[in-house]
Amino acid sequence: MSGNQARLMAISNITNGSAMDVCTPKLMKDLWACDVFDFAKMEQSLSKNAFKAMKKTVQTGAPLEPATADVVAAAMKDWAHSKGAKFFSHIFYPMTNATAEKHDGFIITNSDGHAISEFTGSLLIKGEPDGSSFPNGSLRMTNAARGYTAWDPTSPAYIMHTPNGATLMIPSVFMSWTGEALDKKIPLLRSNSAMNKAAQKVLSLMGETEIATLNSSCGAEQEYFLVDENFAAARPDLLLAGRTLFGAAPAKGQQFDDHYFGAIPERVQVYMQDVENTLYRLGIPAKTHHNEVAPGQFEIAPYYEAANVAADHQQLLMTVLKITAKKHGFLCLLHEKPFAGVNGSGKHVNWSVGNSTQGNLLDPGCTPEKNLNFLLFCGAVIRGVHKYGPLLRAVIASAANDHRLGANEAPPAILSVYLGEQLEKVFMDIKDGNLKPTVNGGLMDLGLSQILHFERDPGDRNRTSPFAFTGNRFEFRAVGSSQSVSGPLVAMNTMLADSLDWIAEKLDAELSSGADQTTGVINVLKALMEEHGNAVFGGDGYATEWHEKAVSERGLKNIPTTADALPAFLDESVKDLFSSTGVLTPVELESRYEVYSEQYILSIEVEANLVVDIATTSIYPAAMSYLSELTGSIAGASSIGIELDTSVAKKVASDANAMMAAVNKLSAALESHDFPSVEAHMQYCANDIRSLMDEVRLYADTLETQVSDELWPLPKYAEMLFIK
Ligand SMILES: NC(=O)CC[C@H](N)C(=O)O
Repeated sequence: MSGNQARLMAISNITNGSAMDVCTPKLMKDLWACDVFDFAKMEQSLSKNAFKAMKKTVQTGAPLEPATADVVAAAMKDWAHSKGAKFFSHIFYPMTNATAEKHDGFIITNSDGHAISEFTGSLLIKGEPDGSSFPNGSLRMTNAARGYTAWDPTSPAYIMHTPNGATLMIPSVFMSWTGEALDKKIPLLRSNSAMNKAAQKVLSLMGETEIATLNSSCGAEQEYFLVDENFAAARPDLLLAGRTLFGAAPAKGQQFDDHYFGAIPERVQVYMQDVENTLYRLGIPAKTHHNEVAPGQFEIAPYYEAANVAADHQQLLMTVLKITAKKHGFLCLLHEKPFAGVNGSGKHVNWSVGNSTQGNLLDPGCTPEKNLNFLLFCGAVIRGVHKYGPLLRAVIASAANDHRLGANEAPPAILSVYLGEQLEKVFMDIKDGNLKPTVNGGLMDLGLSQILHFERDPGDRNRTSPFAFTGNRFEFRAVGSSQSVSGPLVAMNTMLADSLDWIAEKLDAELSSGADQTTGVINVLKALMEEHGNAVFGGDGYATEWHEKAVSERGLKNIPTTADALPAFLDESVKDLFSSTGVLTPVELESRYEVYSEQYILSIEVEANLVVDIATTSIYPAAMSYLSELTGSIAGASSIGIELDTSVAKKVASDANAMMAAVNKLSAALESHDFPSVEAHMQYCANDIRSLMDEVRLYADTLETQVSDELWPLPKYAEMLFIK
């Protein structure tokens, strides 16, 4: 089947299809966490002591006795068998944004050759995958392969079903034989405990006597696109790069603002409900779903959970979105910018910290100016964003996210913090040494008796900010849709730990020199705002004036590409931050830099090779077929004395030539391999390779608007975005 036939067949297949049936949903009480080995199931199957020990570990991070692990393993195995599982797997989170799993059977044979089932504490505690076959940033040589996975009891085990069986999945950490973190979970757990340690110091100085372990929480809004798989199969760029490398803008995109929150197409809603049924079984609290801004774009957002569990659940959610899409004949695109010219996809990470004794420490209450704990924690965040802005940019850096940041409703690549009117005033008043009572939002009165009045929020929302306060948490909006939330959470928890340590030191000095608590807190925050208040910005983050002012007057950094962003990992202040808090050793940090740089270079090179391939083998032949049709008609007509317009033929010929000239330049550019440093190689990809890819695309997209629709091989934007 030729390329254009595949495209036309795809349209016919889709228009003749209908939404898939999904089995009748069960009641929530039968569905919720039925595939999770949660506290309720542990309580039923463990001895009282073992259950108490497990609960303590989950809630406070206290170590677990090996004997308890044996008891838990046995109970887990029985439960997994009752769900039909014959296999188990440690699931871990290497430095790839994806998950990794190796499945082992519970089966062993006894001396009589009978199959029996075994699962001991030591099998639960430790697994052994090959450490050198995962990204490791030179921490492991090819011949030094040993790596370990180790059970994380704080994230519940669960069952994954396929039509043919079930597997017990055990969330785990992943480290090298030499003990270095090779994953995204170890630093997240460490960052939580660093934050807890520093927060305890501040809260004790604030006179709190009972302080439970503090934890960070996360609720991540996941945006995604759905494209019919018939189209996707005819787009090698979507299959291999996750985004369209070619595609002329359709006449209609998102300019009518009519897709956002619009009626959800039935086929998509059936898909969403199927996704949610699976998520509920897995104990993932999916809360919201809706159409997003771009046609073909949607969002799912879970309720917040403890950050470590939320991070594991976020990975699982991405997996479920993809697997379920296949079942429904879709390809789910998690790429940050699958289609040029319309909205990209983010994963806005809502983050807060708190505990069971002081509650949510980022909740200001009605009178934030009097809530001293809140002011200190919020101030600590402001300091963190200012001091470690480049690190926050680095942890969300990827080739894919570079296309999104600063374009179509996505936040800019300058890290500032939005507080909302009321809070910004409180912090500015503190800076000016003149703290006044605040006013709340007041009642919303539309003058319509049938519409009940309600309390308005004290501040507006600002979606142009990369880091926005949204009432009782911060929303890190710059995070990309395909990324693991762990990197951003680690950066936020660690910068908070550092700022809280700084606050504790200053506050201690204030109190020791005789200041009362309120004066002490205000003095510390005044100093903090004088040094770090420049990061606070409540205006339009998209405005060019802000981009200029942020750099020239505020001293903030505008970091447009990953090539510019990743070197922040090598910065001395970042190294100090991670080693002083115990989150990452300098060696671990450097290995991360190496891994992420390599991933950036590889993604650009893969895309560039695809550009060369698709332009040469699909687009150029289509242009030539059309040219030959045109020239044939022109010559034929001329032979009977009719002179046809030749402008289209000439334009197609010149664009096809120009495209191939750019393809040749790009191919030659890809031959360069000698670079003095990784940084130089990244800059080469960011500048030379990417601009040549853009040049090829420019001519290819113009050809799409000239060449006969019947001959065009690649499904077009309008088809992929609108036909469902
Ligand atoms: N309205 C919105 O929240 C759009 C967000 C946008 N899709 C992003 O990339 O972050």
